[in-house]
Amino acid sequence: MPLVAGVDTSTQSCKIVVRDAATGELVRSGSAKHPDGTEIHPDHWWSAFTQAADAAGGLADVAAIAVGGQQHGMVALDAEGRVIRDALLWNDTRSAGAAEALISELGDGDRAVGSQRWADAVGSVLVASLTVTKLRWLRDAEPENAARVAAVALPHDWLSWRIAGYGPAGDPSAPLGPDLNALFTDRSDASGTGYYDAQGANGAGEYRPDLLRMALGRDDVVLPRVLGPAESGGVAHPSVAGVDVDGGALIGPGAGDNAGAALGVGMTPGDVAISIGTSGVVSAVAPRRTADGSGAINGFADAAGNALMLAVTLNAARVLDAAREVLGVDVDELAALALRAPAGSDGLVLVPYLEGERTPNRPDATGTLHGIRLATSTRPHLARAYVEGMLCGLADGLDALRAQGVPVERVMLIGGAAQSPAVQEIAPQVFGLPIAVPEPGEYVADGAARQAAWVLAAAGAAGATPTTADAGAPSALAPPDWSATISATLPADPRPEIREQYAKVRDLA
Ligand SMILES: Nc1ncnc2c1ncn2[C@@H]1O[C@H](COP(=O)(O)OP(=O)(O)O)[C@@H](O)[C@H]1O
Ligand SMILES: O=C(CO)[C@@H](O)[C@H](O)COP(=O)(O)O
Repeated sequence: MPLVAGVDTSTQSCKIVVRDAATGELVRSGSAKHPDGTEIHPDHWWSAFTQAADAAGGLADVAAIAVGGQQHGMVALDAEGRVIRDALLWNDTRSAGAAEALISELGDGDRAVGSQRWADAVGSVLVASLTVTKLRWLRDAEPENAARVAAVALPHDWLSWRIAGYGPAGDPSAPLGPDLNALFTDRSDASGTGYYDAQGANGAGEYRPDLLRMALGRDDVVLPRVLGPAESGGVAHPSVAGVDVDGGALIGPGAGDNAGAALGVGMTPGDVAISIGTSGVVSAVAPRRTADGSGAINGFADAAGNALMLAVTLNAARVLDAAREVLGVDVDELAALALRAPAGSDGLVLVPYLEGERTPNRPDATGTLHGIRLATSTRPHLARAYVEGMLCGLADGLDALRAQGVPVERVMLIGGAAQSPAVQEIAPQVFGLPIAVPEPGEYVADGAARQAAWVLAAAGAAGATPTTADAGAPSALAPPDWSATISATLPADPRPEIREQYAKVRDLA
């Protein structure tokens, strides 16, 4: 049976899984780290991808590949395919002022009107994470760089383009050169730019050049072609990264990471995923998005033709990393410490806005510890307060999702920090719900692999020439029937006092 590869080019690392296209069985995997920071040169993603491919035993035998990745990052390319400046990532908050300016402009000076108009137009009220705000920032802060922009891509688009053999003129690792028109993306990631309406053009989706122009001052830039869920954007070039199967491996459209995870765990309406990676994400698949003018919920697209509704926090797994740093412990010791303190940590509450915050929109906020007394000045109390505060931020996101009418029938816990025993014990207390934990895995990369298998099936056979016959529409074929194995279902253990004490101090800072 042919093999397929799924890639997750995430904030902290690049992860690759190789799976059997028919059964979904995991054959091998590899990963490599990205540097820290909220701006990064995309060459680091390329180098981590090639290292991860090596660690996964190479990709020479895969028949299709697809890339999921961190959303929203601004990859600005010049006419020669060169990266103009380090990419500004989703968690870079310098464009918060630009977001406010764009909201006001679309609202003719009225913030509330502008917020609703952005939500109606593209599914989301603008915050610093969204690409369109980064383009406005570039126009104002670095006009000489803005003037050179010939194309704007997202992290997964850029990596797919490089795998296809394109890249900066003269770069030996980019034998096909800088053809900007070869860039492609998918609906899920395009829907996070702020200049793509996934429900426009009668549901087919369309770019909004007017909104791009509002941000950048012009719209004469190449935007990646938006592919359908099972459409191939090209083939992997034989001379890059050992992706050298005869005839080339098909490259799938890819996906934003949260849409990738939804495909990876096999989410259907009624399922809610709580992902604790660098970002904290509460997400659900729905037939259509709503337009939440409050800004709590982003109405993006998923990778299979539906909407993906999500609340995203900037402060998730790294809050626990920060607690480990403060306490000088590893992940297991942090969990053990946290579980030695009582629920509610005797009133010690962390409001975890360590990186500012996105939901709620407080880009300049800092974290605050409330309720410090002699009795709560212990290592277990501190460890538990960090875990509870981080989870309370996500519980607010689940409330916001419910407020949009999203059904909540099954809650699943995924992402790196979902493996923490403290998170697994405390999450059912904070959410007050039973929580299903899929077996440990890389669900974004798995979703990308599932998409690659779908693309392969839609193309007819392994090694087939890519087709555009199904452009813009879901294939007649559904994605292969893989889904996550649930390894544990944690019973609900409601401790409302944890959220009550958090709610009392959340807005004081
Ligand atoms: N057992 C654990 N307990 C707490 N945190 C963990 C654990 N395992 C991994 N992490 C954290 O999860 C994060 C990585 O998760 P991941 O979902 O891969 O992030 P991303 O996709 O944003 O790169 C890191 O911050 C890491 O420290
Ligand atoms: O900004 C969002 C979604 O809107 C984040 O979910 C990013 O897509 C980063 O994801 P991770 O690297 O944390 O998985």
